[in-house]
Amino acid sequence: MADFHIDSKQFNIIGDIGHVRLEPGDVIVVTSPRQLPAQAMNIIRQQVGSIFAGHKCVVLDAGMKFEVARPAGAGDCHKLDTPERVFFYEQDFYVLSNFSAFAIMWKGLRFDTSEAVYHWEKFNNPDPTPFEDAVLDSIRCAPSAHVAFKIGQEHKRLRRPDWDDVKVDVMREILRAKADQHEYVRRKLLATGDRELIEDSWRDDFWGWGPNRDGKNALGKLWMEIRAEIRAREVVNG
Ligand SMILES: Nc1nc(O)c(N)c(N[C@@H]2O[C@H](COP(=O)(O)O)[C@@H](O)[C@H]2O)n1
Repeated sequence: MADFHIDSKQFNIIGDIGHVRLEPGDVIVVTSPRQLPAQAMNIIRQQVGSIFAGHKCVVLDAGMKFEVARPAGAGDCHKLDTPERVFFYEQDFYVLSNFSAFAIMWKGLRFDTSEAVYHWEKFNNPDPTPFEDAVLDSIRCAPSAHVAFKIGQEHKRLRRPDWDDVKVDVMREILRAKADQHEYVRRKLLATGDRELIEDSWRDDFWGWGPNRDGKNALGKLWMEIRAEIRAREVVNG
């Protein structure tokens, strides 16, 4: 283990970090807010490498982050991504994500995901213009949850004006529909027992717990509400 004291003048990207303790094999990950030319990345790598002698440095280019990645040890393999490896596989409770592929019948229409329903509702008004109609259709027929999300973001200015006041209630109804229409979703939800449910989003501090893990976690709270409702129903129905 080695301690490094950092003089903010020495390297201005990490000016807010004064002291870092590193284990052998730790890798320094520097993330810049925008795309950097290869030459700039090399300079950063060299500078950071000279500050943290003996530790590899990887430079990425989205968001602003400084972190230490520790290689996973034996028996410790299901961990966060490392600079060398990105792990992809749905985790056990992926069903609770709005991006998971559980189709929903909603107001007589079929949607591939709860995400698409949610964004569709943003623009669902009693008297849509032809353009709004086209936006609604493109969200309903979006080839992925991600595309539905993007369309929702791109047309933000056309959202129903009271959207922020109603979005939690709308989401609650959508999640109820998802649980009602999919036995597997209900089973997985009940399998969470009494554990806290958290949308592990590192960027959304309203629906998820956000970058500092202190966000509202509105999606997790709604799922906990629905879990309690399903349990109460089961008690009544035996
Ligand atoms: N799994 C997943 N991947 C993403 O990229 C996401 N953004 C989310 N979060 C969902 O995004 C929706 C947020 O929409 P608004 O910001 O309210 O327009 C919401 O459905 C989150 O659960 N999830």
